[in-house]
Amino acid sequence: MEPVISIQGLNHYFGHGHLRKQVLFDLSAHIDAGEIVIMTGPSGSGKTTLLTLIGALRSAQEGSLRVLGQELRHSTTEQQIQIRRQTGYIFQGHNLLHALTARQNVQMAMDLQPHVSAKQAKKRVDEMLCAVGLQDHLDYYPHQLSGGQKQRVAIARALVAHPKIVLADEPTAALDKKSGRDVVEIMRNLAREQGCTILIVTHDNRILDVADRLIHMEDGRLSETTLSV
Ligand SMILES: Nc1ncnc2c1ncn2[C@@H]1O[C@H](COP(=O)(O)OP(=O)(O)OP(=O)(O)O)[C@@H](O)[C@H]1O
Repeated sequence: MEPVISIQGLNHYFGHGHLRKQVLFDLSAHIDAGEIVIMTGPSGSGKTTLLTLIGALRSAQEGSLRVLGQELRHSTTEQQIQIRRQTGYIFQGHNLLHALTARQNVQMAMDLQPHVSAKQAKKRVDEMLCAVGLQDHLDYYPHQLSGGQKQRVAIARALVAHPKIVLADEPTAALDKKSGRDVVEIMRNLAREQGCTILIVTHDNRILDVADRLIHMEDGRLSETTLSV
């Protein structure tokens, strides 16, 4: 079976002309269906850049990047949208809309799913918020929720449409030890139930043990590391 994410000889550059700077160097990696992979590495090493490339949020420039069987280099906007529809994103700062309740924020991810009826979508939203322990906060606005609760809303939103891939950038940043632990456990359990592939970027050593595999980025280069936690 083809890996869900397959990277071969991937390079990436920012800027143009004499300001052009290479930030990713000849990356190669494969991530299989259902795997939970954690990527570590110092600030500025290129982790977020790689995550946004995999999530079809920026265009691959050189080498090969195949996601869900689709080559993303030279891909069309429509092909990129197809990948985004099958991906759940949990990025720093939650990105929740402040004018919307927890329910409405999660509902937004269902609005992108044309084949699910409104009634079914509503049911899935409530079930997912219950699964992350927010059954008593369905109609709360972000400012009425704690950091950990907001992060749970973001997780519910990322997972509600049953994505094949979840990309999480520092999902536990700014959370205390217990809330951080809780959110990764929730992600892991829901991912196991839904069989999706998870790639988490983190500086948080306390959550490394949820991974099946660790990869390390240093100065734009990837290496595999052994689990020693
Ligand atoms: N839009 C951009 N334009 C120019 N350079 C950029 C851009 N985005 C990132 N970079 C540069 O690319 C390199 C990699 O950045 P990236 O954000 O991927 O690192 P990171 O490992 O995710 O860092 P952090 O852990 O601090 O989030 C850095 O040198 C950064 O300054």
